Amino acid sequence: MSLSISALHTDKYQLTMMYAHYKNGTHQNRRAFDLYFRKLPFGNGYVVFAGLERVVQYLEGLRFQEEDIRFLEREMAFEPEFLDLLRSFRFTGTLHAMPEGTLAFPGEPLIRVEGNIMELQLIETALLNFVGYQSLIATKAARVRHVAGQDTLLEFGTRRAQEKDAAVWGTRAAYIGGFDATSNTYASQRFGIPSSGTHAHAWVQDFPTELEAFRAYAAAFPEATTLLVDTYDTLKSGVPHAIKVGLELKQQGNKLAGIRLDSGDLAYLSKQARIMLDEAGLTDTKITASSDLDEFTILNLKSQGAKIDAWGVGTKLITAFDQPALGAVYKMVARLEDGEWAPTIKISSNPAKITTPCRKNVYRIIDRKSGKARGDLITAVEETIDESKPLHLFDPEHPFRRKKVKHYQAMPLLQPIFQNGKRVYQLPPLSEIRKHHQQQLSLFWEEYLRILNPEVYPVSLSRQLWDTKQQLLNRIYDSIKAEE
Ligand SMILES: Nc1ncnc2c1ncn2[C@@H]1O[C@H](COP(=O)(O)OP(=O)(O)OP(=O)(O)O)[C@@H](O)[C@H]1O
Ligand SMILES: O=P(O)(O)OC[C@H]1O[C@H](OP(=O)(O)OP(=O)(O)O)[C@H](O)[C@@H]1O
Ligand SMILES: O=C(O)c1cccnc1
Repeated sequence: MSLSISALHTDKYQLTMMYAHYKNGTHQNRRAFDLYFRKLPFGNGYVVFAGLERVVQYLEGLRFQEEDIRFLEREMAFEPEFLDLLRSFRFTGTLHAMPEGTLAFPGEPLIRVEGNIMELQLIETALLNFVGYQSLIATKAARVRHVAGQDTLLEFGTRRAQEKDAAVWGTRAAYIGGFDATSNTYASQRFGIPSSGTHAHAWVQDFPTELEAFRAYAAAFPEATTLLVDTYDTLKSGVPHAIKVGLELKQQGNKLAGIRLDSGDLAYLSKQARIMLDEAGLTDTKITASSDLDEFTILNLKSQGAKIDAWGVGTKLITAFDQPALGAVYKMVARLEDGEWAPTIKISSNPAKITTPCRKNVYRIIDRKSGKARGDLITAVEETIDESKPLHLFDPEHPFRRKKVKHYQAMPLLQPIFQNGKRVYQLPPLSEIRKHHQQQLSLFWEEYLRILNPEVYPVSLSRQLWDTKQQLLNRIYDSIKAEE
């Protein structure tokens, strides 16, 4: 199973900047970047961070192959010395990231990376590509999990996904966000996600009668039969035939595991099917539903009293149907000048787009009594938090909104992943990542977790960061004015 990802999986302008830095003699300059998002997707209250495993795999295997070098020579006419530099290229940076499954909020660095400007430019596109997509799907999955309660959630999206990688890594992200199983067999093999499969309408259409189709399927899988009952008429044909086969299985000492509804009024049909199954004594037979489902239809179906035990969710999950991009960004925040990190800023007419300078840490401030998060605090890396002293949190967009927090624990969210190019982080098994995600959810009051109009979770800047940002802004405005 090849895990390497092409070094050319980047935007051309990264390569042009790398070359221009080389020509300028600045390619070894040390810089720091933050990867973060500005706006929450789906109207959700948080994002579930995902994509780190892919990032690690990418950075560890990052090499320019000879064919890449020849392509760049042809395509961009890079000079031979630069091509030699690419031949020996390795990721040598230092990278911190939130563990996958962590809940994250706008403006917080999900990843902080330091290294030479050449490597930092090269990796930008791929990091945004992996983290943006996977975090989006993990977040969508968490929304579906939120409304599904304890019901089983099956990921059915591969056929509708934006090509293969999206299906495979999207499935993994959905599992992190709370799905139980996937129909994608490769994702199951590769990541150890439980697999799940019923059958399609084509199976039924391939037999002279529905009953024969059901019998043949049950004969092939006597211990795990789930029958799709809507090919012809769900209540008049599908469910009665499934019951017949279910009773035959029972006589053989097996049981009908389930039926699947894939069209029609899922609330009505599931209630009727439940009554029919129960009356036949098939009380253990589960009902799965699929058909363009998402968190809203599932919530609505549950409110109608639908008797559905398992939900198959495809298109709307794997394509992040209602918001197909997270809009994550990767911005330079500091430059190493004469051995000292100097903050740097990007100004925008839109205040929300003004970057926050400095290399940063993120802390989740947990109330010691309730065990719940009071807010997050972003600090400069050199700052320390003395938990014996009260903490002043304030809203950076509305600094008059402030609060003093006592009796708290400051939980650092960014973990070291690479130190000077060497991985120092053991990638946790997926089961641990799922558990971590559940623990993260338990830190938050329900008000922040609901899927509709959640409370805005407070994210504060430290006084030092705030002051640095204001000073930089003032300095730049003054210098522009002086030039006018
Ligand atoms: N009781 C219900 N309340 C709200 N939405 C429902 C209910 N039952 C089904 N739905 C949803 O309504 C939509 C119906 O989709 P559509 O009009 O394509 O019909 P369908 O019954 O799936 O038929 P087909 O698959 O044969 O085209 C789906 O998104 C489904 O999840
Ligand atoms: O609806 P989704 O959430 O995307 O879930 C996946 C769908 O894929 C299958 O349908 P199929 O490809 O047979 O087409 P269909 O839409 O006509 O049922 C399955 O029966 C689901 O309906
Ligand atoms: O197993 C199923 O029922 C399934 C798998 C993929 C898509 N739709 C349904």
